Amino acid sequence: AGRHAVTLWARDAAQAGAIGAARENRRYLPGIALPPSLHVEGATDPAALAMEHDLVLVATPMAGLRGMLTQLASTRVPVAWLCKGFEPAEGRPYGLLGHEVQAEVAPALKAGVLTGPSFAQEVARSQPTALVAASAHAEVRDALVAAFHGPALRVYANDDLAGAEVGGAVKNVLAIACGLCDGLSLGLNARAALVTRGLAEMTRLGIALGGRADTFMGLSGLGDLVLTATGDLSRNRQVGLLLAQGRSLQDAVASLGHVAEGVPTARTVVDRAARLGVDMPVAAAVVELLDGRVRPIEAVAALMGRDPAAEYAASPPR
Ligand SMILES: NC(=O)c1ccc[n+]([C@@H]2O[C@H](COP(=O)([O-])OP(=O)(O)OC[C@H]3O[C@@H](n4cnc5c(N)ncnc54)[C@H](O)[C@@H]3O)[C@@H](O)[C@H]2O)c1
Ligand SMILES: O=P(O)(O)OC[C@H](O)CO
Repeated sequence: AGRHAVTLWARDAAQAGAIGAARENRRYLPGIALPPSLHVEGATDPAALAMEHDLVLVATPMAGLRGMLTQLASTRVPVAWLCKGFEPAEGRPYGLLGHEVQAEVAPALKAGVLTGPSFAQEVARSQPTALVAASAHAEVRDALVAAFHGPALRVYANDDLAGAEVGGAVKNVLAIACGLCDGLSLGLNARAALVTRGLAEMTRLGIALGGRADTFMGLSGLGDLVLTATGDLSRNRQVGLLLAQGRSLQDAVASLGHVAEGVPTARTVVDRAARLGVDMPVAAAVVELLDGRVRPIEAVAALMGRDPAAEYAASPPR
């Protein structure tokens, strides 16, 4: 906001008024003073507001993306979302990634995602961070880089939107697994194995959904997986740590006070992987745990008890 004229729009006008008056989002980002130049708005129609700006970011959870993109469907400037996950299925055959939601409700938008390893608190404190601007449209990638690239934020462009989105979705599921692993004191070897085999699962699903293998080795894949699986600021990792303490899923999620996208996304990941014939044993174990069908120690035994396998299903290129 120091470099651009920025409006923060909130769906709840009273909440927008409170944030604007306090110059702080006390509920969701306490302790961070909003830049004086940031204008906070709640009353205006977001589609009308979008017409006054060069770029629109949607910063809702996945559950809110469809509604926002529907409202923004006729926007002519680039639109990017920040959410990571699959949309809850809610009556549809299966949950969708952001670009699949957009194709349904706002196909004319020039859109993409801004994603990668980035805890909000650290970004807000201008601590060094690197992100990916992923879109099929060069115009969107360029707009995101021009708006956000700066001394504390490196923004890399990638035209693989599907791959970047799968990375952001699956890493949240794997972070729950790593939280459980650490909460049960299974050891550093176990965590490294989960991260690495989890990356293999993410890559298999991502390629099946149209992503490119190299994207999963980048910031939106491996980068965000390492951050979220090992960083205690992660809400998804916290869910795993709380489950390891014997807390119920409902209790764990409620105590966060923030969204943990990996919880609803885990089921969709396993469902879509099954439809595509993709093997995802770690993600499947997370769903079994979240549904209370197995205890953590049984999930570990099941994963360790699988038959020996080649590290790669097919030999990697030499
Ligand atoms: N917090 C982070 O560090 C971070 C970093 C990168 C990406 N993300 C992603 O951004 C998305 C939002 O995360 P967050 O950290 O802001 O979550 P949060 O739980 O801290 O805040 C969620 C916000 O969305 C609003 N909201 C809830 N449901 C909504 C709906 N249906 N429609 C519109 N708004 C709704 C809430 O009122 C609240 O303001 C998630 O997909 C998350 O994975 C978060
Ligand atoms: O707190 P989490 O687990 O939602 O992770 C936040 C960001 O996605 C990390 O990049």
